[in-house]
Amino acid sequence: MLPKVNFTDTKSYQYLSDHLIDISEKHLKELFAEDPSRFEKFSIEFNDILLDYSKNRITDKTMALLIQLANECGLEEAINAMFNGEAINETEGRAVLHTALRNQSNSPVIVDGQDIMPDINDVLSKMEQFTDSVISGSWKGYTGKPITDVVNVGIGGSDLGPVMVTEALKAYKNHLNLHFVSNVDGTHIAETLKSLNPETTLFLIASKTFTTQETMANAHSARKWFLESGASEADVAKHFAALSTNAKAVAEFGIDTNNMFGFWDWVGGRYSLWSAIGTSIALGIGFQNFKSLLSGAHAMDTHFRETEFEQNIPVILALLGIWYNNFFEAESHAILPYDQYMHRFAAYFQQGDMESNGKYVDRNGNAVSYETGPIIWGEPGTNGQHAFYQLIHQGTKLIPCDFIAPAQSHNPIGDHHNLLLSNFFAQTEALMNGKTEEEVTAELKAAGKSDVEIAKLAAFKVFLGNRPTNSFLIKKITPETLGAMIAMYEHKIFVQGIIWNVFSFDQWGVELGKQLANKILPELKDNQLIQSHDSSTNGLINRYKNWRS
Ligand SMILES: O=P(O)(O)OC[C@H]1O[C@H](O)[C@@H](O)[C@@H](O)[C@@H]1O
Repeated sequence: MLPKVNFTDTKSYQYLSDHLIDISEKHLKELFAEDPSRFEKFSIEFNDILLDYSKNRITDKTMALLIQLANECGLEEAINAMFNGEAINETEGRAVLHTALRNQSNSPVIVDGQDIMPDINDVLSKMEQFTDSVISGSWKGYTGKPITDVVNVGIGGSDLGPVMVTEALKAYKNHLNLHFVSNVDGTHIAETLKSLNPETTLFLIASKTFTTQETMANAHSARKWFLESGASEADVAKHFAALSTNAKAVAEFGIDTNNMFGFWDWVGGRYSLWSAIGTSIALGIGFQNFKSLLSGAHAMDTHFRETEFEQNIPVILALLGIWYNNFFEAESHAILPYDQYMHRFAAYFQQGDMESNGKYVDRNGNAVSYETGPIIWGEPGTNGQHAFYQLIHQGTKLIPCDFIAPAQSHNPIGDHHNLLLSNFFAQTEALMNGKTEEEVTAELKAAGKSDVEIAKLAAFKVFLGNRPTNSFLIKKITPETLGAMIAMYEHKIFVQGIIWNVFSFDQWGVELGKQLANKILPELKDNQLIQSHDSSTNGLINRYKNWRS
């Protein structure tokens, strides 16, 4: 069982509220001037990842109070409860053990009195055999040709993780072409199938429940396309595999359960890339690289589990997020990778974070009186700089940002990487320091502007600065470092959920829309006038019926 503390009732919350007044009066520039050791003090190096969190609106006192907050909320107890397999997903009565999937130490993890490691290892070795045979070409399609294209059909957690990782690790990719179909919009599958040859295409139907409407619709369309190409039912086994917890539904769909890679209800969808859902990753970059991804995540798990909070990266990130979310009233958090390969990283953690902590009911079943999960968003630098950074620099909203960049590029072309990294360093410096009116005036003067022009322009060119950022400098984006970064954000989300006293591992909020869509679907079958909803919904449905044919 998790602790159920209302964090606004703690002593540290009160102290932090008082302390906020002192910090609000200080500019980050002043904090740096007052303490020359800020970088040494507020940075942590872990396995080729350097986190610099010194450009945050914090002092030693802030960090001490935030850590006190974590202690008062029972964080240590909660971490142990998760790793020990307690049913901390209380509303679904399940343990939360994605950490066991990457438990490279192989030490026993007990659920309901049973060690789950042997089952995990069995699936991993089945995945290894399968992916090796597809990659080597010994797995043949129904006309005897090796597989050239793999289509992962899945949505949400059964799509976003594999997409993000295979993009982030594209430098490690083999000859197999990977495709991802998620949207129920027929365009997605239609456009994907256009370039494919059924004789050399393998479909992975990825769905934890194997009931998700979008995935089932796409899977049926894929099978129809396959059979219409001249293949027979018996050939399906060579071209369709399932990644799921639901063997019965897999068999009903017509996929040979020998071609099923299983996982368990204690793996949440948005935490499932480490499970059989990662089969497309293992196919695209090879099983050994997939294992390295697991190892990197496992190293971060060990760090999270064993390191004192003062040096614990996920804990520190979570507490900083709470500082801005609940004390500075920041509404969102930007993730900004300076790495083109990581272009889906923010989108991935939109689900990871917003589906986990987008909750207004606390673990006691009461509506909260404080803010919970932030809006997560972001795009890679430097593209974002030319799109939305204006608002981060000069808008009215406080947006804490995570900047992420590799020191070594996989594509060291000319001067590109220095150009990229100069922007990475410059942005956090600019966000912190800003530019004063005096600096602006001096600059305009030097550019030969008249006093009248300067008076007219100066205000628009002032940057207040004092905008907080974290910087992650990663030696290189490898399967290990990427695995560690993903696990790091997962644990950050966990810590925040503990402090906000919400259940981070259920997702009831996605149900209502699904239910209503199922109710509306039969109403779309014919052209009868619909009057069963409100006037807006009726009006829209009726106009659709009128226009569609
Ligand atoms: O893998 P499945 O079962 O198809 O679910 C896909 C997605 O469905 C819902 O949107 C949520 O439950 C997500 O967490 C999940 O990832």
